[in-house]
Amino acid sequence: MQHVKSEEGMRLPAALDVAGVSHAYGRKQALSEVSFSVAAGRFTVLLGLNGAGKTTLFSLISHLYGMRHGSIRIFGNDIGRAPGEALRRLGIVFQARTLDLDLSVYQNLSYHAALHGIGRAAARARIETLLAQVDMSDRVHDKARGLSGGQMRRIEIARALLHRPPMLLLDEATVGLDIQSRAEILAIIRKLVVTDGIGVLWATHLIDEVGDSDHVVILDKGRVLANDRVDEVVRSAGATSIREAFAALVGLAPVSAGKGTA
Ligand SMILES: Nc1ncnc2c1ncn2[C@@H]1O[C@H](COP(=O)(O)OP(=O)(O)OP(=O)(O)O)[C@@H](O)[C@H]1O
Repeated sequence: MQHVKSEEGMRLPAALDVAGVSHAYGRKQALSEVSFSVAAGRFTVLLGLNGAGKTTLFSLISHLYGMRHGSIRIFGNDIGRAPGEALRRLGIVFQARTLDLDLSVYQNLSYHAALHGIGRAAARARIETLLAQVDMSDRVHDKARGLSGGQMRRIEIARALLHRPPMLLLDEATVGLDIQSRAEILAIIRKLVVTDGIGVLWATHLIDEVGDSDHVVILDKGRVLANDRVDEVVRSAGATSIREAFAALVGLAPVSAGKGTA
């Protein structure tokens, strides 16, 4: 298990530790010996083209799929051996939309709070705080159906945080959103890392979502090709930008800087 040194020099378990994970669908090998970790309170990007294996990895981390090879720990709790302890510390925003469109924002959140065993009064206070954090306080009584894609995503983020998980997974959270909404969602999550100390794994195929001081894990055809700070990945690929480093590592023709996708 990987550990992260705290400022006091104590060794703390990583927020997420993925070690030697492989997964196949029949003969199709989707993940091969994938290992990396996400430090507590840090923003880590999982960058890969469509089909790289990001969703498969998220399905294993969230225990939707059983694990056959390797191990996954969330704050030291093995997802296979202690799923309750592990999942209690995890919030997840899936790629597909998951709000109940016929319920109000408040109902969507309060029903989910009840699933986590959060009492009514505590849920009300928590929902109020979270809606303020995602800048959606004024839509609390609106039906989910009336929200834009970006607004729905904000509610899904609030819902994922109801039980105060110290680790948050987001799978292509900005997919299908316009450039302004994408930037807003990314800013909300980056702020949460700083203000609430949440460890984040942000899966994307959009290279312009990678920040200069992020940690990046590059996944390609089920294999980890890089796992380091962005400047280190750029340096060791002999590149001048993460875009160039990514293209070199996955064998793409370089793409001009103005394009949004990897
Ligand atoms: N249920 C399945 N049955 C067979 N093959 C699958 C299944 N799900 C995914 N795959 C294959 O496994 C590989 C990894 O897919 P996965 O969806 O995890 O990638 P991804 O990085 O999330 O891509 P995307 O962003 O397009 O969802 C791909 O080659 C995909 O075709």
